[in-house]
Amino acid sequence: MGDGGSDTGEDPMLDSLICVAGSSIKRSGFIASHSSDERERRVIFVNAGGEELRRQGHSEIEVETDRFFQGGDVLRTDEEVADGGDLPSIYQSARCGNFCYEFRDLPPGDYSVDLHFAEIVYTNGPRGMRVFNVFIQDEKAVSELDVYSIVGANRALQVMNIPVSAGKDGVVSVNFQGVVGSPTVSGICIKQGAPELQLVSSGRDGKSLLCDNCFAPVKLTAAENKAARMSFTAKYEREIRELKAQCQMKQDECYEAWMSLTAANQELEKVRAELDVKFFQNFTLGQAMEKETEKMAKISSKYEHDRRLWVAAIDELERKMKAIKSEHSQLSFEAHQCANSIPGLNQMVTAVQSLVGQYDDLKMKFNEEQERRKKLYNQLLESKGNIRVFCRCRPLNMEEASSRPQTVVEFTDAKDGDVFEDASPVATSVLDGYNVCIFAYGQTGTGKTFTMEGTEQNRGVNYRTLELLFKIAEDRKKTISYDISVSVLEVYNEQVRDLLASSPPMVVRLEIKQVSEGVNHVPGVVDMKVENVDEVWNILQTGSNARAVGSNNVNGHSSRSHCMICTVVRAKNLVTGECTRSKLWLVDLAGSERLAKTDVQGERLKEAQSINKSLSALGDVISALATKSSHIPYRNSKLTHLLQDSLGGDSKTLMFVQISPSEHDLGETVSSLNFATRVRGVELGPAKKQSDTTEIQKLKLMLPFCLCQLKCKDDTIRKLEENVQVLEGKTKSKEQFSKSQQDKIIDLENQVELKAELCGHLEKRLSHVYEKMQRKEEACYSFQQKVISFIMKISELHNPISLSARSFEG
Ligand SMILES: Nc1ncnc2c1ncn2[C@@H]1O[C@H](COP(=O)(O)OP(=O)(O)OP(=O)(O)O)[C@@H](O)[C@H]1O
Repeated sequence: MGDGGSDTGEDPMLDSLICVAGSSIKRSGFIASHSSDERERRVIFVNAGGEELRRQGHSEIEVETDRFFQGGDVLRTDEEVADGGDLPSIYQSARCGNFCYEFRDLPPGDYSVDLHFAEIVYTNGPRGMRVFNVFIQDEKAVSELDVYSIVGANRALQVMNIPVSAGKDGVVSVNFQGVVGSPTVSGICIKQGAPELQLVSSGRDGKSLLCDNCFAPVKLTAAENKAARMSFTAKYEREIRELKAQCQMKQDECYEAWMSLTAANQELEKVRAELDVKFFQNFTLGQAMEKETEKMAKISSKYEHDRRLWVAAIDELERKMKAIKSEHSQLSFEAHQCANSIPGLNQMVTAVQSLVGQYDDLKMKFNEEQERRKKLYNQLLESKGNIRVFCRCRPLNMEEASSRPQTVVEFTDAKDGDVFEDASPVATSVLDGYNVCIFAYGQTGTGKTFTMEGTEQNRGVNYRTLELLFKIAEDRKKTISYDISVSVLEVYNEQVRDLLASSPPMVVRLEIKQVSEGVNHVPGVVDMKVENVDEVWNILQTGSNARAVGSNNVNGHSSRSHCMICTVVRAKNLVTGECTRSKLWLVDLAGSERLAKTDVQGERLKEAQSINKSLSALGDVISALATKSSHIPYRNSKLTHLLQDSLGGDSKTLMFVQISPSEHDLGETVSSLNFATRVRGVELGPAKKQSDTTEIQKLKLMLPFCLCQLKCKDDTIRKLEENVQVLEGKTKSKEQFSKSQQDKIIDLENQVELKAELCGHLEKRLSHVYEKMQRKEEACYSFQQKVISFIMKISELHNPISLSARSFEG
């Protein structure tokens, strides 16, 4: 919508007289049409800012009071408004400021809106420019309307036939938006039906031109029209050139802006990279600081801990020193007191010392006497022979007795006394440190097991011997301490088995190893320490139950192995400190019998052969001992090998030769007695005490170590004193170190602060750069928009269809 302009110049008139299609401008007041059509079309006419108006003679014009508005102020004047038309008084009031109109309950359909404006400037209106937009149903209908510039002060203006449609809600809204200042409205007229759109028509006579929309007369000659058109074209060409130049300029500006944006981006990248580096440095610094802090904390805590320890140690030492000093002074005081209070103290001390001497003397004599007793006892045994042989004859068994056989054995000095009575002195020699071997030999079924094991009611040599050992050990416990341990072995088919092993004896096969000259040992054998005779009985029972037994036609429960109980006695003389380690072997040999007599085969034959072989080896050893042979064949059987250190040489041996009284067994009895005779003929040398040198050896070995330890302790004490001094020095140096570390941490903290500050600066700088960039981008964008709008404008101007939609006024 343009202004009316003046009639004097061509260009201003031609430039401005362009009406928007569908609406028109009328620079005068309201002239009522007398056609009934116009009356029918009108729906509402509002006197904006004023009262209801009726005019005589124009009853069809009913101008309602101002009641459809929202917001705004009222302007009013009594001055006459020029070109007021039929209703000049509607131009004497106006609504101005920020306001809108809303018409309701209209039947749905097309309408056209007329807006009446009057510039009441001279009288009452606000001064200054007022340019505003008009929106109908929220769509811009009139753009930047400046009423004053079109009609001047105190004159009326109509904007007519603005098309609008009312929907089902029957609402038509009219809004005003001030561009400069605020709008003023004097009246609003709503008419039914869409406005008739008419294109501009030019007069055929070339004298006049009428705008069908705004009805403004345009009077131009053909030449003027042509000149106007040419001028108009020239003007637009000029404008296009200017626009092109502007476009070029904007492009240059855009390019420059783009270049500067790129530079800014590069700078930004640099700053970012720098910031990253700073961040990384900061992070590394932070980590280093954390580490240093951790280290420092550790050092501090260690230092604190050490310091506390040393303070406590020094306190403790001081306390002890004080206590020792006070004890020392107390003792000195007491000593002086004692010395003063007892005049005969020295005599008493001398007497006590002499008593102690006497006691030591007596103790020595007692030991000597004990030794002498042992020697005499031993000599007594030796006088009886270190190999002693006892013959025992069993009674006739029931079978023999029933068949009435003759008893072929007569005993001249026979006595039914206890067998153990004579055997016991030999057995108990083991407690004095002598190796002893007691074995039962004889034909099968002659009572070897009966002699050695016995029964629960009639205990055998094994149990009784050990019972006696514990009794004697108990009697001697004030002077000698004993450790007694028992192992039970059997030699079966020339294999050594452990009868106390938890696994079956068949599984574990033992070997005999030589420990030293003539002393053997069975590695891996169970060696059970026993404290009392009950434990002994349990062990003996366990061994007996595990023993290999079989049946032959002589003995229904014949022992098919040699059962060997080895009792090791470790003694320590508590007075002299002398230690001994001695062995007592209690052996129940397997029965000797002639193979033809026993009539055995297969496994039993093999057993019998093994038994005979080992008994024969025992015989050979006995013979070699009897003839004082230089070589004693102990190793010919497992039995003799095991008994090596307790059979012959410096040991004591006792043999029970078991015989049968039966005539049937005469041959065997003679054979057994011959063997016994051979054994009886063996002369053994004097028995030798078995010293246990293990402890001495150990002590000897330990002596240099102890001396060394003593020396070390002296050195340690000296070193500790030195250490105290060194530690004090260290403590000082640690304090200094800790101080330097603290300084370092403060330095680091300062550095971190500086870095943080630097980071802050950099961030600020970065945000500035961002802002700058944004501004440049916005400028660039607005340049682009402008360029685009220019180009659009140019292209619209060149478009003939678009041109045909324009109208000229003037
Ligand atoms: N002095 C004795 N008084 C009573 N009975 C005895 C005596 N000696 C042995 N007997 C009995 O003789 C039988 C055989 O004895 P034992 O089993 O001890 O003989 P052994 O020599 O060990 O036989 P083997 O060599 O076959 O093992 C047993 O029943 C046992 O009770």
